Amino acid sequence: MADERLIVALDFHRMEDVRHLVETLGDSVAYYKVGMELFYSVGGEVVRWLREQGKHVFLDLKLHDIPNTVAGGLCSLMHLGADILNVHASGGFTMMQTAAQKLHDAADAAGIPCPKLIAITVLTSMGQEDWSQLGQTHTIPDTVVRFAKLTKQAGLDGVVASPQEAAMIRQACGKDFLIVTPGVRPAGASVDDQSRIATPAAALANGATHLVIGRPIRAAKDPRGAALAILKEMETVK
Ligand SMILES: O=C(O)c1cc(=O)[nH]c(=O)n1[C@@H]1O[C@H](COP(=O)(O)O)[C@@H](O)[C@H]1O
Repeated sequence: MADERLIVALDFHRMEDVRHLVETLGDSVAYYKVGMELFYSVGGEVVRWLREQGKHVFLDLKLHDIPNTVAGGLCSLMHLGADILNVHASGGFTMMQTAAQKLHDAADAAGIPCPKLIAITVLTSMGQEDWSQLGQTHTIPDTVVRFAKLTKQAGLDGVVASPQEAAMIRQACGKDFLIVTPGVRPAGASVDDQSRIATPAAALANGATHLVIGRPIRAAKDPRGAALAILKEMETVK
């Protein structure tokens, strides 16, 4: 059985590239992330297709708007059948609480399972320089933990954060909270535009429940070999 802690990011804009990668990875990968590049290009069809292949889907559209608009957007997306949806925690407590409540109510009314709802804390591409330019006075880790606690209080299921903050979030938010970490790079891999990174094993050891990995697999000469090597490293941390 595939390790469902690995979520492979499908940052493509063509459905044929998606089909090719999913077929290449085969049974080794059970969870995929559909982000804005793919969704804006092909729409909800890709979520339905992945579900038909028996895959889990994290639909990563990072909603950020006033409470009523975000809640409405999530309720529309709910019908596509993704397992996880997300919003930006910086939209605030009221936005997150309204979104979570309305999503649960809509799922109950439709008689379908409610997708997990998680919140982005501070993007993993954000380094100290970008952060200071925004005029932020607290450190990135302090802000991530503050956002994670607010996310939990608002009734969401977890957060997206960097693997470097996972241990602090686990301590602050308890054992059942989802901690989804992008910014994961095998030792020696290209960092690309990520900033706060860790290896797959370190991310899991820090308390991440899921690792989102894109280019280290998607852009590898042998994507299946790259995924298998990452899965082997992940096996060392149960
Ligand atoms: O929400 C996300 O998935 C996300 C949040 C974040 O803080 N950082 C981040 O990289 N991501 C996504 O995770 C994926 C990481 O891809 P790679 O950098 O190629 O491994 C991309 O699809 C990003 O959109």
